[in-house]
Amino acid sequence: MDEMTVKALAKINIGLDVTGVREDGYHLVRMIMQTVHMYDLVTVSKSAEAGISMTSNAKYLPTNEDNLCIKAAKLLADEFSITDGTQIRLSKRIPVAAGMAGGSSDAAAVLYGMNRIHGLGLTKKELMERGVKIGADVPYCLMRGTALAEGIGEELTELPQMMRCPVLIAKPPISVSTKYVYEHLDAIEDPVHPDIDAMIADITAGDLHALGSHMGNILEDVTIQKYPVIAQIKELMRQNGAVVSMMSGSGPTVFGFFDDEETLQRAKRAVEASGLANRVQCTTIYNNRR
Ligand SMILES: C[C@](O)(CO)[C@H](O)COP(=O)(O)OP(=O)(O)OC[C@H]1O[C@@H](n2ccc(N)nc2=O)[C@H](O)[C@@H]1O
Ligand SMILES: Nc1ncnc2c1ncn2[C@@H]1O[C@H](COP(=O)(O)OP(=O)(O)OP(=O)(O)O)[C@@H](O)[C@H]1O
Repeated sequence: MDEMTVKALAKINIGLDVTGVREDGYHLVRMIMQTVHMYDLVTVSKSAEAGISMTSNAKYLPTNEDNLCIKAAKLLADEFSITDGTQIRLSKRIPVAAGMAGGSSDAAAVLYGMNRIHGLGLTKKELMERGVKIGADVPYCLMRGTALAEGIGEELTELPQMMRCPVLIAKPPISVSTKYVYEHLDAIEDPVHPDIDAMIADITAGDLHALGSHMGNILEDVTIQKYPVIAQIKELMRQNGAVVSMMSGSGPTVFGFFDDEETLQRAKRAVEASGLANRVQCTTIYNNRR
């Protein structure tokens, strides 16, 4: 096989707690991760010409070593002294710097695709060990589905599949730096810790409303302090029938879970009409693992 196209799926954090800080400044987390059916397409091909190169439909993204796709390819090419060339084509659809792990998922897709086309024979676990060197969310992007993430996000435990429900995604027209958000969390007094164990019990019981009542993201207050529009979008979704609405990751994307498609569509129209978000999209929970 000389070429492979891989779906790089986006994630949302349905629960995010921080329990400590490592000596290197990285935060220890307890998060519940969930894949949603929104994806970039990453095509990885082998070429006779040595070296790594990429093209992308997103003109605003770098195509040099600052792109996580190139970082991922280089990591494997160096370690395994790959002499064939690697070409990457990225078709970007996940909002960038949005809290949906778009870049991390692209990197995961490159690791997965290169392992196949160059016949490296690495297991999923071995790919994950390399993935964390690129970003804390990369190992999870290799795994997918419903998972508990601990450590800095790389210690993963599979959870029972989250119930399928309609999901609304809305991103305000701002970019948020993950580093900024984690750093500023340290200055918040008595942050509210979500009950991750209660959430796991709700997922196991398949009770969406109970899950909604326990969901929380400790990073929300930091990002909302800087960008109050996030709180406005959350509120608008709630007023329009969302079971729960929350910020994903370090933000600024807000997602809402709904009981039915009709309510979801009503909320979508309300968010669009408000002009608070530049990307408003319906999606679903995606549970297939790699
Ligand atoms: C916010 C989340 O997306 C939630 O899933 C992740 O925790 C962040 O994952 P990520 O973007 O893959 O993170 P990285 O690219 O490894 O790190 C970006 C920056 O976030 C901070 N960071 C990240 C992960 C973590 N557990 N603690 C941190 O403090 C670090 O300052 C780091 O410089
Ligand atoms: N392939 C890529 N796709 C998106 N962003 C990339 C990529 N490669 C590098 N980047 C850079 O990484 C930064 C973060 O992008 P990304 O979309 O992964 O953020 P995010 O959704 O906030 O991720 P997370 O949820 O993991 O914090 C952007 O500023 C972007 O310039």
